Amino acid sequence: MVAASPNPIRNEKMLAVDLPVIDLSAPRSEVSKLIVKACEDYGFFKVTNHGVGQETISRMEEESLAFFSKTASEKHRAGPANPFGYGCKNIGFNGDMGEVEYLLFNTNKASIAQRSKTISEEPAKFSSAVSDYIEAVKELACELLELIAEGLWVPDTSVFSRLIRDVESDSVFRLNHYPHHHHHLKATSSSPTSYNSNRVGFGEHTDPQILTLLRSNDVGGLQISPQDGLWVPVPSDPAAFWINVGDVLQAMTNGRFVSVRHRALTNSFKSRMSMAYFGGPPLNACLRALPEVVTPEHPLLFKPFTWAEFKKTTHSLRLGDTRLNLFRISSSHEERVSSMN
Ligand SMILES: C=C1C[C@]23C[C@@]1(O)CC[C@H]2[C@@]12CC[C@H](O)[C@@](C)(C(=O)O1)[C@H]2[C@@H]3C(=O)O
Ligand SMILES: O=C(O)CCC(=O)C(=O)O
Ligand SMILES: [Fe+2]
Repeated sequence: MVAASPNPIRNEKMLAVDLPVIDLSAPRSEVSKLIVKACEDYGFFKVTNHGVGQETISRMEEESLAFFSKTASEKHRAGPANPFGYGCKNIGFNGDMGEVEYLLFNTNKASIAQRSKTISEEPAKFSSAVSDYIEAVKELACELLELIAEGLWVPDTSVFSRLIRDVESDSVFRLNHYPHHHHHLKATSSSPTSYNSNRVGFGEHTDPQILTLLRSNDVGGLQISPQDGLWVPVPSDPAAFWINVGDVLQAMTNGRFVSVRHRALTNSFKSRMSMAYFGGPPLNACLRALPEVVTPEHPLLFKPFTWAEFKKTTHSLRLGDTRLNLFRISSSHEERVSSMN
């Protein structure tokens, strides 16, 4: 760790931290312990030697770049973003905005094939790049979730992975593009910092699902917040995946794991592209803490909920709200009110 320094955005503290990096080719029992530790400490870690083929990644990245390079009116043909499609600056349903444009997909193959018709002149090529990428990252997500169950000494090691293997799984895939914002203009005395400052591309939030697998091109911008007001920059590594614990995994581990708060800033000079797979349960899945993590010392923290209920709550709130607070068993009136702010 190095000394904290001021962040250009609202004087927040920035801290350089060596975030956990886990080599998946190491012995299994070692890997599962390291993953559990990373999920407890940060809800966030990087995996290398992950087994997702470079060709699968490159095809997806090329298709993504080709789409975002189109004109605005061509891209808007693939919109609106809700529930799935192209979105620009608007995030979600409640007025959140960011310097990002994106494509949102349901991970169902038929739905991807249908969407691809408005996205590409070669829809079959686009669709197969997306489906192959999703197939590969879903396998990796299941492998990580089985390692997590082993590390937690849960006898049923597919307790998490079967939720996203289920044909009804409500998983989501997202392609994000954060355009650079350097316009070759000189800074003026009235706006001395607009020349070379970062802007919020995707505001701070936690991911609602079980586990997110995120990768980006070689441009930084992702940050995590292990504590209120403290931000840790995440170095870019196009060869690796960054893994985020989502709200559902926090609830199912009874708060032993934390869903990581994160955000993405734009870069002044280089455009950033990221791709995120959000492994989610079926709508009717009932989500509750595993018996192994509920003890007299660690009593049940969250009421059981279905994914449909949680998703509905999520969509009624703002991007940065702490939705799990609404399901806290000891949730007081004050906590409920503060989670809405
Ligand atoms: C404001 C919102 C956008 C979001 C749904 C939400 O109501 C709150 C969570 C947001 C998020 C974050 C992770 C993923 O990018 C996403 C697709 C998801 O499932 O939850 C987005 C949602 C979105 O952009 O629609
Ligand atoms: O682009 C990124 O690195 C983060 C994107 C993100 O957090 C999201 O899509 O939920
Ligand atoms: Fe996210």
